[in-house]
Amino acid sequence: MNLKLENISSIENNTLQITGSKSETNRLLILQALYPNIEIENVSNSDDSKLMQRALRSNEVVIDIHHAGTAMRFLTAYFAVKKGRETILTGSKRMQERPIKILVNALRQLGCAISYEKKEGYPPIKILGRQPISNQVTLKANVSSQYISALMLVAASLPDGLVIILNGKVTSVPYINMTLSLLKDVGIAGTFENNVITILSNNDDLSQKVRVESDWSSASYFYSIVALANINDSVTIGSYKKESYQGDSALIEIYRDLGVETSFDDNIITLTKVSNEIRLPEGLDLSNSPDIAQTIAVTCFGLGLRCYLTGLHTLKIKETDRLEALKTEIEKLGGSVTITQDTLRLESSKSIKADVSIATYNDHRMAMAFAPLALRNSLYIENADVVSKSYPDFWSDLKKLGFKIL
Ligand SMILES: O=C(O)C1=C[C@@H](OP(=O)(O)O)[C@@H](O)[C@H](O)C1
Ligand SMILES: C=C(OP(=O)(O)O)C(=O)O
Repeated sequence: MNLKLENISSIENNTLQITGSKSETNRLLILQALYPNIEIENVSNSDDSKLMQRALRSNEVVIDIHHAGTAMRFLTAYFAVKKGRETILTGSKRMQERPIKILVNALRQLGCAISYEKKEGYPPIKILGRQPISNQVTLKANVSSQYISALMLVAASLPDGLVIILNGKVTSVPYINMTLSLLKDVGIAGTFENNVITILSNNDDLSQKVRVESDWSSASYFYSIVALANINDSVTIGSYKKESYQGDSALIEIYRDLGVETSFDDNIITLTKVSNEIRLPEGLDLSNSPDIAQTIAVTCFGLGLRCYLTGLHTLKIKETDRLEALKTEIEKLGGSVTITQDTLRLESSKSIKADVSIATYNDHRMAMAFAPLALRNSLYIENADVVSKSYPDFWSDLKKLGFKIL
């Protein structure tokens, strides 16, 4: 499905209910599989969460988790410690290019039996579930925090809990803290101090009810829309918490510099365009919130603002190489972008070409990040249904704001 977004000059103020965080949901689904009396409210309707639910219900040997990174990593740890279960975990073509060796090696240290079905270091993998023989593991922490969260999620179900020692600079730290916070919410004790995570074993019949906060990464597209809208334009979205577990709530501070003010009314937030005096800090470090890098780069492009984003080393191994994809698509629109392994520099530009067709590379965030540019010029979004990976209602929500989508 290719969509045309007509140029619009303003938005209609409206209130939207955003689906639950896919990161929180996919953690809680693993915990619920281990402790069946846990209750989850506001479950994400994302494909990635549906795939996770389906995988956890499945009795098949082969489980295909398509593009869902968290499902791939969390289920690897889950099935590895499930005694007697044989599983082959596979995924999309891109998933077969996303590395998993660090997690597999960590699980092997615990005595788990995992082998590669095709390329060493990548899915598909064959897992023979076993009870671990050790309660301590060491792994590299600078490639993906998902490997670490995966181990943390199964840790309390092991007879002696787990001590996880992290090597090197830890990336995407808020996601590790999110895992720890959710473990605590369901009644599991743990600490994360000086690169050592300790999770205590827990065999109780945990039965807490946990409410998933709405997805902050999905909120980023509304921050971008409001930043590109007119003074006093606003969008109201729910349900969000002032003290979020999601690192992407850094949007509040980042977009304040781009003229957007956030106000809380209980758990509903209103984003309002308050200023045209805009400037991002030089060298904005996004290593704690990699998923909003595309949104911010495209907002700056739409505002004609230069920006220099750093800490982007994980972007190359996500749904696509997001650095290459951003450069290619922004340059099609007339922008100028320089990338390295972990940075992106965008030059300021005065105009945006009309009717450019944006390729999305099977990456939901490419589609959603470029859509707000309809406030500057008409454009096409290719394979627009990719948004369902995290936010199936994205296009219908945009229509509620007055976007003209054909
Ligand atoms: O744990 C999670 O829920 C996630 C962690 C991040 O990945 P990395 O730790 O690989 O950067 C993030 O990009 C991803 O969308 C979700
Ligand atoms: C990187 C992402 O997801 P995952 O790694 O879980 O596929 C994302 O949602 O932007």
